[in-house]
Amino acid sequence: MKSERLSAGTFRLVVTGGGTGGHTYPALTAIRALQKRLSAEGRSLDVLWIGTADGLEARVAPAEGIAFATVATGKIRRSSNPLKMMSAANVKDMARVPLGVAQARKLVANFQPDVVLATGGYVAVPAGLAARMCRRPLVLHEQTVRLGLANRKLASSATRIAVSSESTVPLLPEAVRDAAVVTGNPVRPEVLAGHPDKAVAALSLHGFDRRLPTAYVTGGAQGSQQINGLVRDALPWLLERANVIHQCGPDNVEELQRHAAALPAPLAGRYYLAGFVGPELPDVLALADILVSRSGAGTLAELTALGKPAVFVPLASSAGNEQAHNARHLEEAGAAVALLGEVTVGRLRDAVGPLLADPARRDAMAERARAHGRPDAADRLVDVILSAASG
Ligand SMILES: CC(=O)N[C@H]1[C@@H](OP(=O)(O)OP(=O)(O)OC[C@H]2O[C@@H](n3ccc(=O)[nH]c3=O)[C@H](O)[C@@H]2O)O[C@H](CO)[C@@H](O)[C@@H]1O
Repeated sequence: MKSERLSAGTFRLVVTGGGTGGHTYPALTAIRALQKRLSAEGRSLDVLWIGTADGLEARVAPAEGIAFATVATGKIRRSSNPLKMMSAANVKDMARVPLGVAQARKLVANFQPDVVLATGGYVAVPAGLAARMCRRPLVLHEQTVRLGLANRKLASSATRIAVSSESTVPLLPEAVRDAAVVTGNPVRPEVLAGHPDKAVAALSLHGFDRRLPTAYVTGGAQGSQQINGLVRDALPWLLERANVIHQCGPDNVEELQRHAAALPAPLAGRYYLAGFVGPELPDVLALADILVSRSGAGTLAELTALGKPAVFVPLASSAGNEQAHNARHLEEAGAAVALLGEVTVGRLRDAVGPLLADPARRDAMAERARAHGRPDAADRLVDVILSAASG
């Protein structure tokens, strides 16, 4: 009797998803919000995260004390050319999919979750299929307007499909539309609670001129070669007008550092280069007066929740061109500037210059960005997870 009560009090969740920050952080945020909800009800949460060994989740989950397991995955490289789709690398990777499914099935069967939550990335496919095989409720979360590849594969097996935007619902296949619930894209609560002075202290930004605005340049979790090149070429000009925190991707630091070494002393002090911004991210965002950024769904959710003006350089090759769509959507609302098509350093300057020069202009754009934020997304996703378990 006692053990029966205990198991009724423990919610068992398998989470799968990752690769990039865009898939990893919504999963982490959902786990924490579910834990908080259950704990308020006197219940506890047992989580197993199924991810890849080389994705961001392999660092994030263990650091948060979350049990983590890996399965074999096949990364399918997209191409409009059918011959390229059958490249040796793709064929080899496709062969790994059945192995991954078998491994995931064993993990899910042993763990007996109340729900499997899949947040996208190719690792979500085997674990999502395993949920169906083991007859466990499957909740998908989609961050972008169009379903990503993994979620498209899993949609017909899903109990619920949590989406981040109303505009996704009509784009879903008709057969699965009834399963859709609009939740928004969860943002880590700490991202909303940063402090500018803490960023200055933690990153030793003592050369920053606090009378000038601060620009945070970010290329998403892996950095962006395109944005790095544009900012590098705009640098002397940019640093005369702003302090710059430039997140360039872990593999690009050395090259940019060499370039920065040539900057004259007062300007060099206003430039901070980082491969990846870790725990300081909330404070960096709090310090930032403007973002120059990719328009991945995670970054968008964060800057709209915070209300920050942004100049977007969307990733042209993103699935279904969704980054351009994201950026255009906010630009139409006057909440950002979207640099679509070929971006030159001149276009970047023309977009950034007026915002750096005019605080009132930044404030107006920030206000319009905030109107698109969904600070309650994590709670809504928790509602969906709990209802999938009981339904
Ligand atoms: C190249 C690629 O496949 N991009 C996709 C990926 O975005 P990707 O993961 O690259 O970018 P997102 O903007 O969605 O998310 C990045 C996340 O990482 C965080 N961060 C980033 C840099 C850093 O130094 N520190 C840090 O913490 C950001 O604050 C954010 O939370 O998934 C998104 C959500 O499905 C999609 O919209 C993107 O098109």
